[in-house]
Amino acid sequence: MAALHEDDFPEPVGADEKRVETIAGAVKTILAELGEDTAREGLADTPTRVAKALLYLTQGLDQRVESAIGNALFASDNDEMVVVRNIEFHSLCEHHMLPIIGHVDIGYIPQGRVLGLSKLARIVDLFARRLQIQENMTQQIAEAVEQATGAAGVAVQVRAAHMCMAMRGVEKVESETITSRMTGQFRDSAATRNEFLQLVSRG
Ligand SMILES: Nc1nc2c(ncn2[C@@H]2O[C@H](COP(=O)(O)OP(=O)(O)OP(=O)(O)O)[C@@H](O)[C@H]2O)c(=O)[nH]1
Ligand SMILES: [Zn+2]
Repeated sequence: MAALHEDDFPEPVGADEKRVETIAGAVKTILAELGEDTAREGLADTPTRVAKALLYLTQGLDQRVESAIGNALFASDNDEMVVVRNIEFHSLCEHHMLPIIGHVDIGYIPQGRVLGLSKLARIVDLFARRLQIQENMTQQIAEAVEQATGAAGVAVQVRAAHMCMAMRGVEKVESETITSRMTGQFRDSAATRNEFLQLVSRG
């Protein structure tokens, strides 16, 4: 009887591996169509790498805000503005699947409870790691913070460079896109809004 080899017991292909395989197949087709020799050594593992990278960069699609926050909501009487500024993010634009790279500033006015500070960054990542347009991402972050905290107001400002505007198309490398979403007290009171904008302004 022939000796058994580990290949006789292939690992069951899990859902994630199946997705990697399918995406890698599509990437290989793209490489070939670009005129590349997909058999050359440097490209041997590229389809799989690209597949894994794309799944990583879009993992926010499978994540829920509630899980990202966990139990990190704390009772607090503090009703002063809380601001976390300069939260870096990387996303992909939904039109070209090219990177959007920038920073998010978040402010909110607590109303009985505050959110663990790192959770604001987790909320940013959750909405950045998917195919996006900047305006929608800005709004989604604000809504998530508002729902999680029950705040009296939320302010979100996003400043970003779009590689689809820099590396191709109009090729404006220096341009920066700024979007914002203000709710509650930030929307109603110019003084509150200005306080936030002053706190997050650079310099
Ligand atoms: N509003 C908005 N537009 C975006 C964002 N990311 C990319 N875009 C734009 O989406 C638009 C797509 O326009 P199309 O004319 O369909 O595509 P295109 O021919 O590649 O456009 P050009 O980039 O002008 O060459 C472009 O103007 C992009 O700059 C975003 O986050 N928000
Ligand atoms: Zn784009």
